[in-house]
Amino acid sequence: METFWQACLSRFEQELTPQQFNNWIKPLRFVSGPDFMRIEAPNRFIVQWVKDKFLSRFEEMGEAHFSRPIQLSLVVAENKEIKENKPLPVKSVPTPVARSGRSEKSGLNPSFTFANFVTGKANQLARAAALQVAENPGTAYNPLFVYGGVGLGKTHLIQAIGNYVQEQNSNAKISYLHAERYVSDVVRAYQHKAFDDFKRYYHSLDLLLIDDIQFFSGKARTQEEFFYAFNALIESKKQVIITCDTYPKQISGMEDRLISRFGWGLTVAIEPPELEMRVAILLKKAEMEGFHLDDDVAFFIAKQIRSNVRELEGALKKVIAYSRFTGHAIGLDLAKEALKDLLAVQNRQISIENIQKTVADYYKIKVAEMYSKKRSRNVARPRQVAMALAKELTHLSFPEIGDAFGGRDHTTVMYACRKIEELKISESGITRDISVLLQVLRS
Ligand SMILES: Nc1ncnc2c1ncn2[C@@H]1O[C@H](COP(=O)(O)OP(=O)(O)OP(=O)(O)O)[C@@H](O)[C@H]1O
Repeated sequence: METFWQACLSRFEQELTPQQFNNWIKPLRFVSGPDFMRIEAPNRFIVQWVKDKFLSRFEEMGEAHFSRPIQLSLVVAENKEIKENKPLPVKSVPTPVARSGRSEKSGLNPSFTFANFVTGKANQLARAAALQVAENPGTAYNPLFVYGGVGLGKTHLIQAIGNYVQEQNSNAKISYLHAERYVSDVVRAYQHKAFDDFKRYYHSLDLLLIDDIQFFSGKARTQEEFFYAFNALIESKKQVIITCDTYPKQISGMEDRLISRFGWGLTVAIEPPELEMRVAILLKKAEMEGFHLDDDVAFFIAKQIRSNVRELEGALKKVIAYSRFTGHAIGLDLAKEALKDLLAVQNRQISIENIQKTVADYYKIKVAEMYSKKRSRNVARPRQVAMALAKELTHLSFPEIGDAFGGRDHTTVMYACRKIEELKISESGITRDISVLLQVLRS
């Protein structure tokens, strides 16, 4: 059963974007008994979404795996712990995917360089620190810890360091890997009783880049091994670079001794890019693709797509593909046409009542509590989330939103929006909640 579930997870991981995978598949838990198999999800949104979009795919995989048709039920989990993305015990960590020639390969993508990393207020500190580290690996800041929201360029920036170091010293032993890959390696070492090889490899690197370290959360054995590797590397002045979706102290399920070590060097944030920077990124990406974008087109796209750079790139790719397909040069009209569907979904009017109901359902509170005067945290935080979503998804002003939430003052709404923006950077749970809610509201 476990192998079936792990096979499903790896298949979905390959087929979906990381965001889709993290939002919809990762929070699921598979439970089976002698005569039943079921998937449990943390809330009914995920149940509904998975039912609509992925259940038949799960069943197909089941049929292929067990060589007979299977039926899976999908239910809301009683136990809320799965919402927290609790780790699996070491023995049931996903079977590692075979990796060829890892020791020779750095895992770096050569196209992630400093030269094509656009700098602005949102990332200038992170970029400056990254460059320092690239020029003085092991001695400038060790470790370098880069954190920020989804798709904001963390991977790009740390790989730029790796590529730079490799260019300066082709003998440098560099390894870039996603945290999940490290977890897989620990499991494999565990299965094959090969911790000596594991240690030999990781402790001998000149530069270790670990992406999305929040995936270590709760995985005790992985954390222990990483602790040894980290100490060995730092002691011998080898560079360690880490990315995370949140500030070290906010990572849940991580040992204190690791959290404190993450802060030994330098911790820098990457913020969401402001409008001008989004425009600059679009111009750069278009140029790299051999296309010219007029400023009005770049501004148009950048004003529509505000969430993250990956989505910005996706929109640009759509425009370029449309231009290739129709044989017309890229102009404002062509961009509007190419992004018609995307924008229709995004701009569809969403009512404040819908937002309140959806958020209340999601956090399992009563809709009436959206308007009530209650200030306990389990009600106040969902209310703030709903206010922030109302500001993002409707054209209502702060006072209008305040009115819709039981006649609250506009400053309360402004505070809520600011608070949620701050939490998005410091609390991965909120980022995930909002990402799920946005997808549900826009679907
Ligand atoms: N400042 C930038 N200049 C140019 N390209 C950028 C910039 N920031 C992000 N990108 C591009 O956006 C895409 C997403 O970036 P990246 O994968 O580095 O994000 P991330 O923060 O690591 O995301 P995740 O949290 O999902 O791992 C990449 O193609 C990257 O090249």
